[in-house]
Amino acid sequence: MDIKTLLASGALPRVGTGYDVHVLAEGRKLMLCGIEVPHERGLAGHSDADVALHALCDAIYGAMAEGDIGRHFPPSEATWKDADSARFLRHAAGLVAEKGGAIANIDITIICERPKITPHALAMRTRVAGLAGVPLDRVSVKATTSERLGFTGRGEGIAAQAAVLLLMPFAA
Ligand SMILES: Nc1ccn([C@@H]2O[C@H](COP(=O)(O)O)[C@@H](O)[C@H]2O)c(=O)n1
Ligand SMILES: C[C@@]1(CO)OP(=O)(O)OP(=O)(O)OC[C@H]1O
Repeated sequence: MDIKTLLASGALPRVGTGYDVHVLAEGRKLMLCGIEVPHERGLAGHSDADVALHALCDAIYGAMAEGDIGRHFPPSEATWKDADSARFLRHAAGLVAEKGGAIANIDITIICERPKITPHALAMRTRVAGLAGVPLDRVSVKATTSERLGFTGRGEGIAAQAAVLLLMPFAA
């Protein structure tokens, strides 16, 4: 349903947050927010390891109290080996729509020293907006370093966090 109709019908705002980490490894593509980012290493995982989309999916599932990405797409299942994480986001956003709700806005933060995210932020926002069915001006992608501290600071991995606001019909 569209946001204006949901607001007029007294929908319940539901917030969700997500966090994920993946290890940087040789010989992997770096997928972030559904696009390939040129870099000398990529993220390792059972799927394509798109840490930003995984954090976003968890935020959406969390807002609906629908568990987490591992409940919907268990890492133990061979089906998800090297899977395109776009599929996971389509599923999470589809569940919101199925329940008669809508995503009001998305805010993603990627935590790494390198690569620089800002040059890719518009392409990432555009991709996430398309996958989640949310207008571009309601999708934010930003980045921060951890001032060279910790695993992200040493370039061992990339972390991402996400927040979403859903507007959902009251269940009862
Ligand atoms: N991987 C990154 C990290 C940061 N940025 C941009 O740099 C700004 C400053 O980062 P600090 O961690 O020093 O606060 C940050 O606000 C981003 O605009 C980036 O593009 N990619
Ligand atoms: C989506 C899954 C599927 O294997 O992707 P992974 O690459 O294993 O990534 P992770 O964020 O560790 O856990 C979520 C998994 O359910």
